[in-house]
Amino acid sequence: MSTTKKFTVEKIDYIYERLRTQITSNESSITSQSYVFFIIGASGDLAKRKIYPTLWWLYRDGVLPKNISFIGYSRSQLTIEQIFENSHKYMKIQEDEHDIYEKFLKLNSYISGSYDKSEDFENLNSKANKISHQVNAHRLFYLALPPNVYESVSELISKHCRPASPGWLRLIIEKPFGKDLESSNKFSQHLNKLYTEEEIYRIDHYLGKEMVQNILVLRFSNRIFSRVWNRDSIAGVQIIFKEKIGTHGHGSYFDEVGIIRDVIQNHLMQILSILAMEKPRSTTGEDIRDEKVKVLRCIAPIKLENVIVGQYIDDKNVPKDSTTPTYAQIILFIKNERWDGVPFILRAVRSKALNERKAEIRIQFRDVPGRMFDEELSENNVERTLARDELVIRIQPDEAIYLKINTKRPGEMNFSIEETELDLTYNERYQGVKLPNAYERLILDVFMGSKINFVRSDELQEAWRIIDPILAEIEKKKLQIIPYKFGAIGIREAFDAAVKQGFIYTRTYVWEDD
Ligand SMILES: NC(=O)C1=CN([C@@H]2O[C@H](COP(=O)(O)OP(=O)(O)OC[C@H]3O[C@@H](n4cnc5c(N)ncnc54)[C@H](OP(=O)(O)O)[C@@H]3O)[C@@H](O)[C@H]2O)C=CC1
Ligand SMILES: O=C1O[C@H](COP(=O)(O)O)[C@@H](O)[C@H](O)[C@H]1O
Repeated sequence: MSTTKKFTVEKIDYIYERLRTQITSNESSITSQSYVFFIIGASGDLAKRKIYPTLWWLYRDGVLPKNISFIGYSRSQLTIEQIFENSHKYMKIQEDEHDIYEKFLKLNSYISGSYDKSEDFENLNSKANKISHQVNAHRLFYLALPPNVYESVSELISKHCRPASPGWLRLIIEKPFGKDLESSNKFSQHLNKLYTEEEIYRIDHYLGKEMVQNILVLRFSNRIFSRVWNRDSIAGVQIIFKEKIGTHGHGSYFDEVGIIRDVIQNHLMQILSILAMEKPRSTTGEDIRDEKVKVLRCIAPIKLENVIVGQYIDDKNVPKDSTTPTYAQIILFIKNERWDGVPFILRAVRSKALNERKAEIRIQFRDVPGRMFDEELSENNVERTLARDELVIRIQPDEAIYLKINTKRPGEMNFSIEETELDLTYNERYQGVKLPNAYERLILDVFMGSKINFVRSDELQEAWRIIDPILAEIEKKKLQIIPYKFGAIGIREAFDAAVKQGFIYTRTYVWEDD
């Protein structure tokens, strides 16, 4: 036990020491160079729940540059103390962290101003120069804003808030990146007039999650997987997102967006592209993103029969005749040599009505040819076949990788077979190791100028190309929206569609009918 503990403590220090080293070695002048991190939309929900807490943890853990200041900006007349009060409960400050928290607070300030007036951004610029004592401080802008103000804000930042040379500017933009292919392209064109692609960081926080980042390592550093990662061995892939919360009174927002735009077009498509891409030449530069785009380009147009949409709404802000899905299952096919004929099932649901919160990937392998164990499998004259192997990557909650396999039931004299798992559950294997959360990693990536985990405009364009026709059909009411009940385990039609594509649910799975 004590050995595990020692290992754990060293591991934590090791993770943060590595981060510190990576950051400082990336820029030799990091100690003298000033940085300003702007949170635009500082009064909002994302800033309160994610961005301010993340900045605090990064500062506390000593992984941010020394000369840094943080400036919050939004229209509300607030003080920085009020902003911090709102964020306090998400920051999880420990007893012995009060001194360092006070230091962090002193580095923060707040300025209020509009999102569309030049003079307000000129004012922001001059205040930033004063606060950082440098006109050439590196500047990072996090747009934690609703998309209706992205255009004006990005224009005014580029016009009025660029640092003097050699300071650089990096613009972090939150999804949604448009609401369809056309609006997304239009926004990309707008950005391209104002910024170089190098300056733009489109954030998809799923790319910062431990297990999503692990896919690359799992696939390309294990011979055992790389040899079978194809249509010859894999029968089907499921990428599943379930959220056990409703629309939280944001029903009118969600009614415009829906689960396909909110989760499938971005998070699940990103996971799919990493799971299915060819091996990148290296982990540097654009190699990974190049491969992601290539595989997205191979995705065939989705047939309507492969889309199931459902709805569970208990929010008075959503109109009664809404056609916005809170549940969607899309089955798509990748037309290339590796994947032809393999169904990729993307399923997402956001509703209080479901039974659990989960994000996971299930890779189901083909049946073993030849049936030498049939006799052992049949019990009480009930015939059954060997269960398929399945590799499960659980993204959340409780990160884990487990491989479902068949094994001989221990101690039996014959070849009695049972299913079991080779199990790498993180909180058991890596006890007490604190994993940086997605926003911590991604914000650090921006500091380091690493774009691997951000969405490039051509990836975005491809994801919209795939999803857009489905959204159009839903809007034309060509797809039946299936209602589901509180506490349901899913939608039977979606389950049936997956089975029709050859996905086999284990015998332990029993469908609970109404
Ligand atoms: N919240 C979350 O967990 C997540 C959010 N996102 C994305 O991050 C961005 C910000 O999200 P979130 O913080 O929830 O958004 P909010 O609705 O909280 O908006 C942020 C701030 O923008 C200003 N604002 C709100 N509505 C408008 C409007 N119609 N016109 C102009 N300004 C407005 C408000 O500040 P003020 O009035 O003071 O100017 C508000 O505090 C969005 O693009 C969202 O899609 C992405 C993933 C998760
Ligand atoms: O981007 C989004 O993701 C969250 C889910 O994120 P998670 O890290 O908690 O899994 C989702 O609630 C939100 O609707 C969506 O916009």
